[in-house]
Amino acid sequence: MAENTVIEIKNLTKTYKLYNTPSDRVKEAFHPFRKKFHRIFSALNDVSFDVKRGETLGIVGRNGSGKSTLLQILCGILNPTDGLIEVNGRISALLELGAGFNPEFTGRENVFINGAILGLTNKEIQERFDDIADFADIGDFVDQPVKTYSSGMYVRLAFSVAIHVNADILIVDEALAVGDEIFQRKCFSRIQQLQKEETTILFVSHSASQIVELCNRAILLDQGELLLMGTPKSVVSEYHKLIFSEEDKIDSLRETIRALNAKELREQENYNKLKITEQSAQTIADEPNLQEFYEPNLVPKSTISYNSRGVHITDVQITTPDGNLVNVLVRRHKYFYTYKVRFENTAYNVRFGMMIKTVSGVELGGSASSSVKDAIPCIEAGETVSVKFSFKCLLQPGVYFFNAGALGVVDGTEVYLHRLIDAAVFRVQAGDHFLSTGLIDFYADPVVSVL
Ligand SMILES: Nc1ncnc2c1ncn2[C@@H]1O[C@H](COP(=O)(O)OP(=O)(O)OP(=O)(O)O)[C@@H](O)[C@H]1O
Repeated sequence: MAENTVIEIKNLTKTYKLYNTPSDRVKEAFHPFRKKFHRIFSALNDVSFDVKRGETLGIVGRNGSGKSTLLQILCGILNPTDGLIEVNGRISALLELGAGFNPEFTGRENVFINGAILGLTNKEIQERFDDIADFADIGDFVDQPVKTYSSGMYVRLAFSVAIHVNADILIVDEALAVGDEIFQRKCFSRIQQLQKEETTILFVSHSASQIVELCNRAILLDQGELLLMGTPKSVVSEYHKLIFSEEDKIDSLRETIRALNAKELREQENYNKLKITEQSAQTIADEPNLQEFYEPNLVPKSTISYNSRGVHITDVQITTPDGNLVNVLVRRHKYFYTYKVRFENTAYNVRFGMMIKTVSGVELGGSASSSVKDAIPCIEAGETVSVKFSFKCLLQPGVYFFNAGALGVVDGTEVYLHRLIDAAVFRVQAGDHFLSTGLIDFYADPVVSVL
């Protein structure tokens, strides 16, 4: 294993024998001619990848794709059927809710048992107990049996133990989906602190923004196969295509994703980002008056179109209130984000949406054309609709992307009729009086007086 590699997985396979009925298992065991009554099911199929020290690897995949199996093998809970797995360092895992704690024991007792399992001495756990209890913030419940806890309290305590044992590798499986936003925020800032301390983290989540925000790299598992390894943004967008794909198109989509060489993809993305940054620097220097304008080379290279159900979003534009086409904007000016939607099929309960995201895919804010109950009842086949969102550019200098979506109700459920990810890109210029920091311009204009 290379010096800075902490996890190396080669051709990992986990298969299960599936029997149609329990009696088939017995028949097979006692059959005089060893007749087989099972079929083989691969929960993981020939998976290979490695993880470097200090890296945060996101793991995404549809339900049943093999994520938990992979993590359980990593933690030594399951044995692989085939393949090699090498782990260099101590693992602290927060696997599915319900595992780990004994429900009959109190929170305090469980902390001590869990800490010991994770390799801490009694004295070390004693020293850390107050920090663990403080972080979990479950008050006097810490001395109550765990079976009396809500799922939120349980995960708070389990997460708190997992992050206080100073492991080299932290594995978090969907745990953060439980619990309120305030606690989630606390967990994220703790994870960010662990990242600074070079802890290696494996992070399973169904949340695209969590994967994009926290991870350096991500893998996409599907039907036990590692379909793609690449930047979080590229992996998440392929994952979304899989989730939203119609059933009969899944196989060809899997083939397309398989064909994507993760390395090439990564290089391509870096190249695109670089190009945008270079243009940005140059144009800002050439444009001292800070007027909005249109830069023909500033076009999205990552546009993904999916879910078209006979509905097509076209002519995506950003314009000034005077109707001029622009993509290099000025802070605090007002603009319109517009697109047209052509309906080849009649659609019902139709709404439209938009979303602004950063280069790394963090969703900054979006809007819909109406609430669900005020959706347009019917748009006939053959009609074209113009959609216009006004917005104020309250963003700091940088490059941002727009999504566009048309929604309608099909078989009683609201679905995307068409969706464009990264439909448009725009840049916000830096000005001479640029004082604020972060992503959002909160109009935080300073007033300082000597008293
Ligand atoms: N003991 C078992 N016997 C047979 N099949 C199993 C067993 N354990 C898991 N599987 C199957 O292996 C596949 C992968 O399961 P796994 O729990 O790893 O998926 P997952 O990606 O974690 O799913 P989820 O997101 O729903 O938690 C699933 O189809 C599951 O039904």
